[in-house]
Amino acid sequence: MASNLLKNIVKLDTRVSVSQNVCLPIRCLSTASPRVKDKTGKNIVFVDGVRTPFLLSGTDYASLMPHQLAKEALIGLMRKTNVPREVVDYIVYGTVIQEVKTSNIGREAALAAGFPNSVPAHTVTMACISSNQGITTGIGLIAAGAYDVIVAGGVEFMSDVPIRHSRKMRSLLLRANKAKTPLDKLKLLSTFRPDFLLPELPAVAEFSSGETMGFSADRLAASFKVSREEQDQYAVRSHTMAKEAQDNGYLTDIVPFRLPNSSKVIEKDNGIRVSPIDKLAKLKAAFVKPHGTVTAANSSFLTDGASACLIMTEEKAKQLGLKPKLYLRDFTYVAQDPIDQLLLGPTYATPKVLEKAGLSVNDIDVWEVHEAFAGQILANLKAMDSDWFAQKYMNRKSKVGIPDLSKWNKWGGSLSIGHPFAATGVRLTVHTANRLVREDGQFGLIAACAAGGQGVGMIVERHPDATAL
Ligand SMILES: CC(=O)SCCNC(=O)CCNC(=O)[C@H](O)C(C)(C)COP(=O)(O)OP(=O)(O)OC[C@H]1O[C@@H](n2cnc3c(N)ncnc32)[C@H](O)[C@@H]1OP(=O)(O)O
Repeated sequence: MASNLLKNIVKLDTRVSVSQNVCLPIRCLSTASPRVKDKTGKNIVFVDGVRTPFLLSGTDYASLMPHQLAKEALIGLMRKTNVPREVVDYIVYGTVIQEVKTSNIGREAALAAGFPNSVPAHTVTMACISSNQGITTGIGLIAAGAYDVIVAGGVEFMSDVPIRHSRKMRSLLLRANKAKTPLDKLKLLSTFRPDFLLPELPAVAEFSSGETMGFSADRLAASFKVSREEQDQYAVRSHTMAKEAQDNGYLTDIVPFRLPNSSKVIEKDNGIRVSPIDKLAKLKAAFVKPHGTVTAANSSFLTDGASACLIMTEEKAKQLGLKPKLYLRDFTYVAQDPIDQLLLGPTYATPKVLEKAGLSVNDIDVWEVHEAFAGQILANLKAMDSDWFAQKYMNRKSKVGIPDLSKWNKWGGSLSIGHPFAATGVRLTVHTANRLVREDGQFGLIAACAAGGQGVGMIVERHPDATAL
């Protein structure tokens, strides 16, 4: 079964073209008897979402600070939805690798984007699912009756990450700061050793195990017997589909970014790169050297980017004359072993959120699943297709089953579009929304894995008013 699955993915490279699926909404969506009942009493809707172009780190955004990217996403959102900033009650914003000068980056970005001082903002972090957490925290705040209108989003800026002095150097500097006399300072300085100067570089790694995400993905691929060729084929599929979506003008969630003090306007993602499979086959292992199968081309790349979205009660959207794109129907978070199951969040979250919503795999018209690594996606698909895995690890009687891969990440994914960690959740949600309109679907499922062995699943439903892209 698993090998059939992988053959299907390979076939998709040539068989499925996103351009074959251009269709305006024809399905009559009725709210009279919704299949998934509203649980909040508020019918919470996703009005729209935007993002800056996602760029390879170290390219055009390299001299910025992260709150500047977040600011642009917030400005772009308010411009696109035409909602006055004063209407927003609260902002929940995600980031993973924190810029120390702007620790509550949600607040700094909001102020820079011209939100009134009176709009509170807080920053959340949940690794790669931080902006999913922003959205679902917003759902909670609305459901609790605290607020009606929330902005959620996230930013990641890998072009400049905090590099710390060594612990010994930090300790010396802190003690020197407190030393009362020049003699005390001199005594401290005499304890200095050259190795104190070795910096602490941040790594995209698990704190509990010390293992990088890439290393873990390589081990995961090996344990699910996902071959290098299968990973490379999946990577080519992702880049090919993203390129088609880009060329067809489907990536309308992007708001152009004019670089400060420059006339240069960034309008497109710059990591999409369709390469021949034999070129990918020549790349060396990036993490498990020399024999690993995860390479630079079948991994998501280090990315700079920001996203933002607007959610509110349906009643408020009506009052404001807005046409929301989605109902935010249900969600769940999962957590498992951060060593051997670090990147299996979608496998765990999918059946749980489907059951919560009373849906099955076959009810889902649009799948948007975070592609951390091709090997991680293929391992998840194999796990989802395995009764043995479901029984042994998930305490379930049988497997969840394989999604229809012709509905899977059809505009590419994090491998090709990029993965600015905390911004990805909103990108997944807005792509789901826009695909549901173009592909005339009703339900979408969003799933992602995250550091810490955590994951998210979200069920969304196309709103009957969702026509505009
Ligand atoms: C829950 C989660 O999301 S976990 C995931 C978290 N994210 C991560 O862990 C990030 C993982 N990615 C990375 O760390 C980095 O992108 C790496 C280590 C994989 C690669 O980094 P780098 O080595 O700097 O990549 P770089 O862009 O230089 O590419 C290396 C080579 O591959 C080539 N390459 C990269 N992508 C492609 C492609 N799509 N097609 C063909 N060649 C490619 C490059 O041209 C380069 O070739 P060269 O050495 O001949 O110049």
